Amino acid sequence: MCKTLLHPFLESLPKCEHHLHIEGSLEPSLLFELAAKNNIVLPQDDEAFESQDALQARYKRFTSLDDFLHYYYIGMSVLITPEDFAQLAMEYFQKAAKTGVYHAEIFFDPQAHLERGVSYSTLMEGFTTARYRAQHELGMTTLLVSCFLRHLPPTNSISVFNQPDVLKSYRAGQVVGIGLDSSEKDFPPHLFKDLYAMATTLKLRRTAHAGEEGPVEYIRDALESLGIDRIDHGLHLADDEELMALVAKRGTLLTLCPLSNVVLKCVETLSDVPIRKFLDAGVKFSINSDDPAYFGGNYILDNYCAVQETFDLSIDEWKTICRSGIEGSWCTTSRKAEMIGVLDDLVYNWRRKLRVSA
Ligand SMILES: Nc1ncnc2[nH]cnc12
Ligand SMILES: [Zn+2]
Repeated sequence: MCKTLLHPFLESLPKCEHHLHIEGSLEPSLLFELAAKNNIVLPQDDEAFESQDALQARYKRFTSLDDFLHYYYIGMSVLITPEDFAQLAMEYFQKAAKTGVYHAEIFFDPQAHLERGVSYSTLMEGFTTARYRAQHELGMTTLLVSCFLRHLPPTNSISVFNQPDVLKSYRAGQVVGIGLDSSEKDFPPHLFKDLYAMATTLKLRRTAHAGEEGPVEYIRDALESLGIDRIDHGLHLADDEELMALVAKRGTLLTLCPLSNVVLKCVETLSDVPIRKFLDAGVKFSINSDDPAYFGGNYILDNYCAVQETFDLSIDEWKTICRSGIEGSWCTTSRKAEMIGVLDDLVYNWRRKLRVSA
């Protein structure tokens, strides 16, 4: 089958995005615009910040997760007011809606903002405005997931988790769950066991980055120590057949980010992402964009298309992927049913179309 033939189908699929760091959707144009507006001086000893083109060129040469994170944390320093956070999130929601995202669960990094003096209420105010607009202007449902930074001491994550305004955002349902991100190597999941135990007590959803740059043992550790409902990346799960079978049996969703893995040199080429292995083993996964503004402006549909070009999947395999994403989402049952209805109709029509043209 012609690989590009399915691109309009991929575009129409009712997609759920589960792995998108909202700070990673800060395009260089907005970064420079907000730096000027907020009088933020970008590093003068790094020529990457001399122009948008220079910055974009630097983004093409990431050598590792940590090399990328260096730019990611500098980039977010331009976000100061609630309006900045609202603009950032709204620009992402608009791009996502255009490429068929029906539902987005977005990560944000509260510690990275609190550390530089931006209050939690500033973030919440901005995100709430954008989420309201996404629902009313784009018909898109959205949820917030608060990620904790594993390169900071676990005690810091616990004190932020317990701040009264943070607890209030959980109780009010503004934030539905927690995640764990940033540098992975040397920061095994069990260091955050106490944080996740508190999240469990509050009945929050739990996910964690594991097996992106770190070994498959970190995936086992995250499952055993943190009681996670989802695994972010989970690229290295394919290194352990037994654990892979267990994850498939449990139905735990991996949130894969194929183009991110290539850009951050976690794999050499897209064909090294174990998409085929996961499908054959019955491991559920969704496909996501991670930090699209840092990865060549490749958003979710670009990831779907790149996967199709590399793996030549069938309509039924895409149905499986899309359905796993819908079922693994943290939205309401009725929203899931709506998306499954759209998916079933789309697949029915495309099967007929391909049969007629065969
Ligand atoms: N890909 C990634 N891995 C870990 N932490 C991150 N923070 C933003 N993007 C990330
Ligand atoms: Zn990520």
